[in-house]
Amino acid sequence: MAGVDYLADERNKAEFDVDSMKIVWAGSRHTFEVADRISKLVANDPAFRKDDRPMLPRKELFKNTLRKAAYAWKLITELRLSEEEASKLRFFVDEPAYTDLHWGMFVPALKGQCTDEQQSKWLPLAYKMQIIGCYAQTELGHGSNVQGLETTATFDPQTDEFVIHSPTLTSSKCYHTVEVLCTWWPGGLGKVSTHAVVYARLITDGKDHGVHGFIVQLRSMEDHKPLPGITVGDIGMKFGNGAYNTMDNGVLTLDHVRIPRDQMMMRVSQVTREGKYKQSDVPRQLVYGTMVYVRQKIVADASCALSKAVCIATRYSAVRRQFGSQNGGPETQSAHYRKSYTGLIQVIDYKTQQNRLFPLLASAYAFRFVGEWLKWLYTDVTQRLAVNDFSTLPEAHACTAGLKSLTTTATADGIEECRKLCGGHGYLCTSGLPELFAVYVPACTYEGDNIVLLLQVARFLMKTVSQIGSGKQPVGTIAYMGRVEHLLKSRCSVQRAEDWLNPSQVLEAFEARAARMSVSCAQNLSKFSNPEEGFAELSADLVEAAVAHCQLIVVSKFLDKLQQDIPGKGVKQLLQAVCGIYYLSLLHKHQGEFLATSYITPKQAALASDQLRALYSKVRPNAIALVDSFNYTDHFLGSILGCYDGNVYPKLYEAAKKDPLNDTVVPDGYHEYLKPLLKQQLHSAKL
Ligand SMILES: CCCCCCCCCCCCCCCCCCCC(=O)SCCNC(=O)CCNC(=O)[C@H](O)C(C)(C)COP(=O)(O)OP(=O)(O)OC[C@H]1O[C@@H](n2cnc3c(N)ncnc32)[C@H](O)[C@@H]1OP(=O)(O)O
Ligand SMILES: Cc1cc2nc3c(=O)[nH]c(=O)nc-3n(C[C@H](O)[C@H](O)[C@H](O)COP(=O)(O)OP(=O)(O)OC[C@H]3O[C@@H](n4cnc5c(N)ncnc54)[C@H](O)[C@@H]3O)c2cc1C
Repeated sequence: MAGVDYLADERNKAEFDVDSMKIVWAGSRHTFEVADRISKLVANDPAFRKDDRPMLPRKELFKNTLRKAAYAWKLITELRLSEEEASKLRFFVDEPAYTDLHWGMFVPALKGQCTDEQQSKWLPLAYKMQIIGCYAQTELGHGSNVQGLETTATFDPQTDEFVIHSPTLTSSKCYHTVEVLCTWWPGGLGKVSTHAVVYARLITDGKDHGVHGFIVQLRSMEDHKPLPGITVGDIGMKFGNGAYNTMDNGVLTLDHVRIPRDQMMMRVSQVTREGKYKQSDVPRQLVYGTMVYVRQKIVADASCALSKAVCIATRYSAVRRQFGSQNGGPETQSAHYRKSYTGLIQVIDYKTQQNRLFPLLASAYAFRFVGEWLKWLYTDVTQRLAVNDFSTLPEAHACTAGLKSLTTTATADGIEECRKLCGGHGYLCTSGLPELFAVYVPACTYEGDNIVLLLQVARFLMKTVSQIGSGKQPVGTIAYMGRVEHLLKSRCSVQRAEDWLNPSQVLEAFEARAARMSVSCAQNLSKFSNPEEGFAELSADLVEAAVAHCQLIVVSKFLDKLQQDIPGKGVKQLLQAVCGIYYLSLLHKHQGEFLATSYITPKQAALASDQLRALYSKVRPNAIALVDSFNYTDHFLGSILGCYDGNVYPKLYEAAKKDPLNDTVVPDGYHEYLKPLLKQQLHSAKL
């Protein structure tokens, strides 16, 4: 039945212009056109096949990734793709690779932390991939605690070099049972990178100046062998088949490795020929700048991963039918449910399915828009830093850290929920969901453990609360704290379910909840004589306050988006409904906090739930069109359940037939292990 669109009826129900929504999702017509062209280029090229990934042994898998990355680079250079097109190409190839770290962290670290002179030496090499780099910060014993890193870079004035050294157990106070406290985890380090940005404690003249970045060559440019003093390798298999195992996360020890002085990244601070340590006029925290950049990227990426899972689960929920009656006979469920021509109920029509699926669909849109805004914030802070305005750096750090935490946690949980929404078939690798989960879930840990990052947000909030009344007016995402007196007193004025569609009412509810939770934490903290002790004791509450603040940011940026001119028939109306689902489902989930802070009453919470159900009904006929608006190719989705034409069952059957286990009718191992067993049972049965 090739060519039949099993979701055509669903597509015909759409009440908005899908092509216009595609542009809203992409961000602009230009971005849409680039993404559309490049995604088709990748999808139509068999070299980028990826359906075999879960089945490949690690070595083969990794070699295949190297092949794809090299082929992608060939296309990029031969087709003279722009930077934007090249990064879209890597995105649609959809396979974690050393290139993510080279382009995503190594190059940004060079740009952000090297002087102009250093950049003019290293960047051209990196841009042409004549060197390949990674970001080597985390050690076996220290990941979150960057200040605790133990690798040292000691200046040797005799030779004008730094001596980079990984500490051994004997030189460390640590009582780990491992022999060497090495660098551990960096992607691209294990087998590929020729260079690394290594973070180490800078020591000059016996004085420890804390953690700084250094450019270290790891492997020979002739034969790729590690240079003297360097031991490097892969850290082994990670969670899931295929998944993140295409990446060579690595282990590195540096045994008194010498690098020239000018390979310390010297934008933030410098070491002179005489060995004098000098700090520029910029805050030390800029050493962490690459992390701010990548966290912002990870927020944008969350909407991609979540939308992928939601697209699969939504299409499949419209295809899948359970209960109802096949031949017009007695029904097993109430007539309330919409029936298809077969008389069976599409599982997407179950309110429980909608209650699990539609908030995730709404989150994908919400994260898209907050990601756009965060990109703007990052660009803004970068421009300010260039003219020595550091005033917005703490907010940029709090926003990138908090939103990275919020969006990756919700996305990882959301992907797993989508798997369950697809019932048994969701557990098949061909659904695409197991691999998507396995590849995505470490985002909750890398680039800062999500709890550790929320604690950073909490510190920022407590600092803000402590400054209330000092005359320093909070601005940006924290401006609402300037109205804290009002927010502590005010009460929600909602009287009817529809009142929950009023943006200013919604905003105040989220602001009041966030402000009250922060103020309550600050009051409790003030009871401790030692603030650090208090912070540790109250950290679980502080994390909840940080989440409330971050959710407020996402809600407010979605509402801001709706204030813009959004062209296209019905597009804005649909986005208003989607936004309503986002904030009302949060309100429902965190009802306890909204009630406990006494901003809303139980009656108002019930009205919010009524409105939420009404919005589910509004979105239901548009659900397929809303996920079509992501404009994902079947190649990118990598899922039989989510395929565009909805022709799921024959495809599942065909894929099963192609499984290597079905190459023979009688399995390998029958003669050794099954036949003797069965024979023996036959004998005992005869006895
Ligand atoms: C590779 C990305 C590709 C991108 C392009 C592709 C797009 C798709 C993206 C996703 C695709 C998947 C790619 C996967 C790649 C995986 C990459 C993973 C890489 C890593 O994991 S690298 C290692 C990252 N490590 C961490 O994040 C460690 C976490 N720890 C920290 O960040 C800090 O150490 C911590 C916890 C913030 C420090 O706390 P603390 O000890 O309290 O702080 P300090 O004393 O050091 O500093 C205090 C002071 O500084 C402020 N601060 C802290 N951090 C920052 C910052 N980043 N910027 C600005 N300011 C900062 C802090 O608020 C304090 O300020 P005060 O005013 O209060 O003093
Ligand atoms: C797939 C993957 C790729 C990575 N790639 C890179 C890379 O390219 N380069 C690189 O340098 N690193 C990389 N990392 C390392 C990564 O950045 C760290 O694993 C991450 O920062 C978390 O640090 P950790 O492992 O030390 O966790 P830990 O800090 O040991 O966390 C363990 C537990 O302790 C809790 N915890 C820790 N500190 C606190 C605290 N102060 N208060 C409350 N709870 C706390 C955490 O919440 C967590 O539950 C990668 C990691 C992964 C999984």
